[in-house]
Amino acid sequence: MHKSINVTGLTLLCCRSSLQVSEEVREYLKTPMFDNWQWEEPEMLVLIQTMFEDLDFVSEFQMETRVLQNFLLEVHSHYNHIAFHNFHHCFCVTQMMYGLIWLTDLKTKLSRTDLLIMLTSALCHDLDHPGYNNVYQINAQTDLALRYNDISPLENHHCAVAFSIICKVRPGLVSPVYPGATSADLSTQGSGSSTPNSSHVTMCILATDMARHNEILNRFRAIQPTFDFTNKEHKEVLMKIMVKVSDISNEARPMSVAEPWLDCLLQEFFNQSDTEKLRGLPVTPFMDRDKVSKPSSQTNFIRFVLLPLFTELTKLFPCLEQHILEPVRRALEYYRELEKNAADLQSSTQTKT
Ligand SMILES: Nc1nc2c(ncn2[C@@H]2O[C@@H]3COP(=O)(O)O[C@H]3[C@H]2O)c(=O)[nH]1
Ligand SMILES: [Zn+2]
Repeated sequence: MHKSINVTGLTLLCCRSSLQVSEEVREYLKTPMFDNWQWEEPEMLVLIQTMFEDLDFVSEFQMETRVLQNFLLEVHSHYNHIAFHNFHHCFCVTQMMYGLIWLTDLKTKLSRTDLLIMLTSALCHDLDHPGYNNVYQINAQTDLALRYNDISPLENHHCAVAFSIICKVRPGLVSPVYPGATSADLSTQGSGSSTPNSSHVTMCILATDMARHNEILNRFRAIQPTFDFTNKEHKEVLMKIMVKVSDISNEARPMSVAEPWLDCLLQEFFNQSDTEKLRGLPVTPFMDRDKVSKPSSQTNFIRFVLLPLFTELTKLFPCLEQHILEPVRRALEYYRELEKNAADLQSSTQTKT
C-alpha cells in the first residue's frame, strides 16, 4: 500500500524548497495555529527538516542532511493513502509536538536526546497504518493481531516499521537514539541517569494505543503535583503524555483546520464499520454511520478524552491554557450548539408529522 512516489523528484523538491523557509514560516511552524492544508507533501518534508534544524538536532547529533532527508522520505513512503492515518496526520502530530516543545520551553528542561526521541516518535507513531483499528485487527484475526498476540497490534507494527527504516538509514540519524550505536554521542547526550535507547521510542509509540489511555493519564495525574524533571519515571510519563496529546490534538487547532480532519476521521471510521457489517464482525459503535454524527462524535470525545488529558498537561504547563485548552473548549461549545440545533430540528419535524 505504499505510495508510488518519485523519490529523486521529491529529494530535488526538498532541496529546492529548503531554501525558501522564511523566518516568518519558521515562527508560524512553532504554533498550534499552523494550517497543514496549505502545504504540499514535499513542502511538509522540508518543514520537518526545518524542525530538526531549529531544535539543533542536526548540529548536536551531527546529522548529515542526506541521511536526514532519506529518513524523512522513508517515513513518508511508509504512510498509506488512507483518509486519516496518512502522512498529513503524521505531519500534524509532529508539528504539534514541535509546537508544544517550544511553548513549554522543554529545550531548557529535557535533554536534546529526549526531544529527539519525542519528535521521532511523533513522526513514526502511525507508520503503515492500514485504516482499521486494533479492535478490527483482533476481531478479524488479521496477520498483525496474530503476530502480536492481540496486544496493541497496530502500535507494535508501527514500531517494527520504524525500526526497519531506522536500521536502513543508520548510522547518521539514529546513533543518539538507538542502542548498538558506535557513536560516542550516546554517553555525552544522555539525559541524567537514563541511557537513551530504542525502548524510549517504542515506549512513546506504544503509549498511543488508546486502550491504555486511562492507565497513562492516571499515572500522570498521580505524579503531576510533585513532578520532577530529574526523576526518570516522571520524565518518561511526560514523554508519553506529550506524544498522546499531539496525536489527538486536532481540536486544539483553528476550526478551519480541525473540521476537515474530522471529516477524514469519520470517513475512515465509516469505512471500517461498513467493512465490519459486510464481514459479519462486531460493529464498532463509535464508527457506525447509523449512530454517529459529527457533533455527537466530538462532544463525547472532547468531554471524556480531550479535556481531562489537556487539563492535566496544562496544570504542569499553565501557559498551554490559551494554546490548547481554550480552543478545545470553544470546539466543544461549537459542537454542542450543532447537536442542539439538530435535536431541535428533529423534534420540530416529529411534531409536524
Ligand atoms: N471522535 C474523535 N476521535 C478522535 C479524534 N482525534 C483522534 N481520535 C481518536 O483517538 C484515537 C487515537 O489513536 P488512533 O490514531 O488509533 O485513533 C484515533 C481516533 O480513534 C477526534 O477529533 N474525534
Ligand atoms: Zn495518530
